[in-house]
Amino acid sequence: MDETRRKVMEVLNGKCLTPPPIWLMRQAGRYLPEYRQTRAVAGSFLDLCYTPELAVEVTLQPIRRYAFDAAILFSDILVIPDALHRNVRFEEGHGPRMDPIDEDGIKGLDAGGVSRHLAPVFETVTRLRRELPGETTLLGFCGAPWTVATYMIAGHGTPDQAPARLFAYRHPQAFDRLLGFLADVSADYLVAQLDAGADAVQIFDSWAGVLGEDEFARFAAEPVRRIIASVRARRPSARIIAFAKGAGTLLKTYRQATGADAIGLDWTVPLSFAAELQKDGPVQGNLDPMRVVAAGQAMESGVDRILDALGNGPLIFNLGHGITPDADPANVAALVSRVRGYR
Ligand SMILES: Cc1c2[nH]c(c1CCC(=O)O)Cc1[nH]c(c(CCC(=O)O)c1C)Cc1[nH]c(c(CCC(=O)O)c1C)Cc1[nH]c(c(C)c1CCC(=O)O)C2
Repeated sequence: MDETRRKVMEVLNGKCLTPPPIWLMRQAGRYLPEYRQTRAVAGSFLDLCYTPELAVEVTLQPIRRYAFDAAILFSDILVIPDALHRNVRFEEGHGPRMDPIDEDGIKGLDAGGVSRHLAPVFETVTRLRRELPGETTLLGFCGAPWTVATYMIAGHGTPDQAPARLFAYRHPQAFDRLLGFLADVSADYLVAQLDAGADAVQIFDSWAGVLGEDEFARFAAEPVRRIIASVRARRPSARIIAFAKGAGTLLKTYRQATGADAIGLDWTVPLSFAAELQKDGPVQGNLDPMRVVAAGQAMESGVDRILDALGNGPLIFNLGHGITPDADPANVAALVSRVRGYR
């Protein structure tokens, strides 16, 4: 019965709410002492992702503290390569690592066991929808094929994704096959999350910003279009947020090119440009996460500028990227009350 009052869903349906609903990317994470505590008993990071009881707990932690308008499933974009037997691990202080894939590896990719491997994630979603307050939107997510491919090709994170860019030029057919394969697996994964109880989903293209214009169209926008078309063909009412970090002016045609309902904005997107994008539909963002670390006037003025520029259109308040481990939880409380105090 509270379903009708899920504010993030209302905005995704095009409504303008004052104050806007708020959630934060990476809202479950190391800046919260209770997360660090659960993380310490979980074993590996992937164990945490694949243990429904613990994944539910860490998803709920920021909801208990701040009553955010959306909860985002606790998992990671790299569970897809993990399900594809790429030997994914998260090493303390190193970030993610996996076996780098080559042309033969791409030929041999097999989606056979993926949904069985990811069954604990769907179980987490179902439990979350039962345990969350009725008015809280539950978001599922996946990585965009380009961003997931950058990690699969390099075998780890890099500053500019040079290995994936080089591979794409040298082996265009294998690279196309990889992106198409990831798009199809990701579409199935999102449909399964929606069926398990997610209200809407977000597609994270965190590394879109390293691509030139032509490559952005082919490697970032096109595979995301393919995911969205496939999800919509099966679940016509699905609501989808697409976040292409660093895409700059290439965002101008991104909504139309992908079919996304809402567009995520990183903190470098000028608010005047954001207001233009908002004429075509909902936007989400875009406070610099460092303003939350800095707090005080830096945070307040950043919030006010976003609300003044975008508060009269369909807006989901968020950061321009994930909250960082050095953010003080008290600053997040101040952020939420500043946004909720807006009239
Ligand atoms: C690129 C990317 C990844 N993962 C993700 C992205 C896209 C968004 C973005 O750009 O931030 C997405 C992601 N990762 C995580 C979530 C959980 C939900 C939420 O937002 O609260 C989500 C939505 C948890 C996580 N994923 C990770 C952590 C930290 C690991 C830990 O707690 O030990 C969390 C909470 C690990 C991770 N996972 C990834 C990296 C590069 C790292 C290491 C960097 C780091 O440690 O912050 C890959």
